[in-house]
Amino acid sequence: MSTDTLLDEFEETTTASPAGAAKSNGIPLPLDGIKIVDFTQVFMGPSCTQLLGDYGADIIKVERPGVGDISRNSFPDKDGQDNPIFLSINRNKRSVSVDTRTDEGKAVLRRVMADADVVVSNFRSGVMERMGFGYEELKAENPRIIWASGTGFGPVGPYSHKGGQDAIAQAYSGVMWRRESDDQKPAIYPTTLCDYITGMHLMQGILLALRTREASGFGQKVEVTMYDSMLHLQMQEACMQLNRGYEVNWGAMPLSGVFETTDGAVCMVGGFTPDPLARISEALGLDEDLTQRPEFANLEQQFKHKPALQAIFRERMATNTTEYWTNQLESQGLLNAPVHTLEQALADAQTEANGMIVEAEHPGVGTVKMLNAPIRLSATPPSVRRVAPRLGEHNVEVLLENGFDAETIERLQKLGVLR
Ligand SMILES: CC(C)(COP(=O)(O)OP(=O)(O)OC[C@H]1O[C@@H](n2cnc3c(N)ncnc32)[C@H](O)[C@@H]1OP(=O)(O)O)[C@@H](O)C(=O)NCCC(=O)NCCSC(=O)C(=O)O
Repeated sequence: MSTDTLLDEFEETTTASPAGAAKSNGIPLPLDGIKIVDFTQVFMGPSCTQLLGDYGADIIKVERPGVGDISRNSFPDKDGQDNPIFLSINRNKRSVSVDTRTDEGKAVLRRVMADADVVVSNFRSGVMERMGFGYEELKAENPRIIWASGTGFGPVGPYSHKGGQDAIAQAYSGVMWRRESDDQKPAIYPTTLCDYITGMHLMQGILLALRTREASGFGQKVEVTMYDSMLHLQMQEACMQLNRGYEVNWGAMPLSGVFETTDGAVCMVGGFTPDPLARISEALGLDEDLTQRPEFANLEQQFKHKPALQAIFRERMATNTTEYWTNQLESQGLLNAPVHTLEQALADAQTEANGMIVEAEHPGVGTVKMLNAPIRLSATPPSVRRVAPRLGEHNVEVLLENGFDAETIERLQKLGVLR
């Protein structure tokens, strides 16, 4: 296929803004003009570059020819199209498929990175260095570059060689051990808690380094790990463990809990209201104020007699609906929530009021619904300008922009370096 044909095809299908032209309300987005070469895959790294793209950065996603990001195929969708998870997390990005095992492929990417602001990856420690794209090498050609890496454990220490994954970090860090009571067995927290938090730390590190570079002119290395992110998540518990020799267990608070109702469940938190037990007694329609009983008279006693106390709450909540009990608790100024399924949460009026669901068109798949970025800036809100790119969709466009001529691009395609 000739370069012209490839370019025509690009123009027909893409809705991408050209690099550096991302605007909202006519105002450039916060990261407009920031060029990011993105070696991330699966979820942790891509969640970082998703947000950077939502706020206007030009994200050039580098993928393995013929294979791409492994998450393209982890949930095969209709007609072999990329799945909605991939399409959403990789929105606002351009894809180049370049073989980094070849000298030509390395040379192509080195040129693309020569004037990049940021290069970001989430391979195992040492992979970027083996490719010839370690910080020192890239810095020699581009002293202002910010080199960011998210790994399981970091480049040093006993686990530095190990692959990182969400559940693995939960297990190593103590998060998986965290339970409400000792009779519960440790289990994987069933959403990608660690991927997302680490991805956000990676994004924050990149923004901090961009700010430093603006002030001082120099770039630097940014490293985050899934392990540190999970430790940091437990800041409160760790402080008590380190300084007092025991953990606090927020799940064990005697006036808080999840209670089944006739049609679902209610979460009640007794901690942020004065005289909580008196108010709970009133909300639950009990014929006495439980605070008057010596065994529930203060927090210490409530902890000691938690099973008896919670049995009373449980018994009452089982007699009426979720809506009834949330109204009752609300009327006493107690923090409360119905326990939603995700389906219920997505259909909730609050989700709509916050503008949390957005849509974009995909040429093969049709309308793709996805979550909006959760950081609201009044003048420059985030935007979804396009869904994820096809593998290598922007090979020609990106290489032309970076000074390669059509002849060279065709030669690289024939060699299989660009596929
Ligand atoms: C996820 C991983 C365990 C996957 O391990 P591996 O599949 O063994 O990949 P590695 O990162 O070790 O190495 C990638 C290899 O791909 C090669 N590679 C990469 N890009 C290219 C291109 N463009 N062309 C040719 N070859 C390439 C690269 O040179 C490496 O080869 P060699 O040089 O020959 O080795 C690891 O990447 C990792 O620990 N990443 C950091 C933590 C992380 O992000 N985990 C996933 C979070 S998501 C998650 O938890 C979840 O979804 O669940």
